[in-house]
Amino acid sequence: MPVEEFVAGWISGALGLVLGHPFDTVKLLGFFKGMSFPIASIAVVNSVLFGVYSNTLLVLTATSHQERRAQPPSYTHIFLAGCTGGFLQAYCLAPFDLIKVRLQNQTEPRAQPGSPPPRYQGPVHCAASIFREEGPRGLFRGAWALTLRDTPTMGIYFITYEGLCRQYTPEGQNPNSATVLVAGGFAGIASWVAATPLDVIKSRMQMDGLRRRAYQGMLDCMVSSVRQEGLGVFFRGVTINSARAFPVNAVTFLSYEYLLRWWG
Ligand SMILES: CN(C)C(=N)NCCC[C@H](N)C(=O)O
Repeated sequence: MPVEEFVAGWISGALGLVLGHPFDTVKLLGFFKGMSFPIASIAVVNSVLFGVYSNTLLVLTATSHQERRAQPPSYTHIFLAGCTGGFLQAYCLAPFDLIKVRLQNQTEPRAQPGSPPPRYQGPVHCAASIFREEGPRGLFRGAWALTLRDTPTMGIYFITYEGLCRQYTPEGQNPNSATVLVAGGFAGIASWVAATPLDVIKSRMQMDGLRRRAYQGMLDCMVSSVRQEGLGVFFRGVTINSARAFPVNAVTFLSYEYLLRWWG
């Protein structure tokens, strides 16, 4: 199994993350300022996504990454490979994402002198507390919603990227940097717009269980959210997700493509 795509996915995920960090910090208040936890999680998850995507295409089309410009895979194969990558990455992402959401939703902005310490003091403390209080399965709370969010939307992600690259690149050639940047940026936006409704539900499921259980399951969470807040609830955060998605994914694809070209 070729491993370059896993390594390139790791490095490109880390670079994309550096660009996305200001957006994440805005969303994450004071408890999630460091870079080490996001690098350890997002970069590993991106490595699984790109590695599985490319290796699934290898199985489906018997072409390596280098051969795919001359023999482009069909959009059906690209979509299936993207969904496979999305499905597997969702399971690796689930515990990291849960920790991120729990830290992000701690409302105490900064400890005042004399005020009680925050419930979670950092990523490791958060993981250990969830494990202790909610059991090992607690670390996978919301994993179903995450899988439903990521499986089809990663198909959309890679189809958008490939479609735009093919549109603006002469047949058989590699796309130039500007094309990769624009195609990567729009791939990020398209996938996040499609992912936002389930992203909202996933985050609510992940917060459920912290104090009392509010939802009986994913469907119940969707129905009560729409009843209480209207259909607009499914688009909460879509603007900031898209604003973050363009630069993050432009840089992710640019570094991924160029690393693989350098390695031959
Ligand atoms: C949930 N969706 C839609 C995605 N994860 N889309 C792909 C973008 C991945 C990139 N690391 C990012 O965080 O934007």
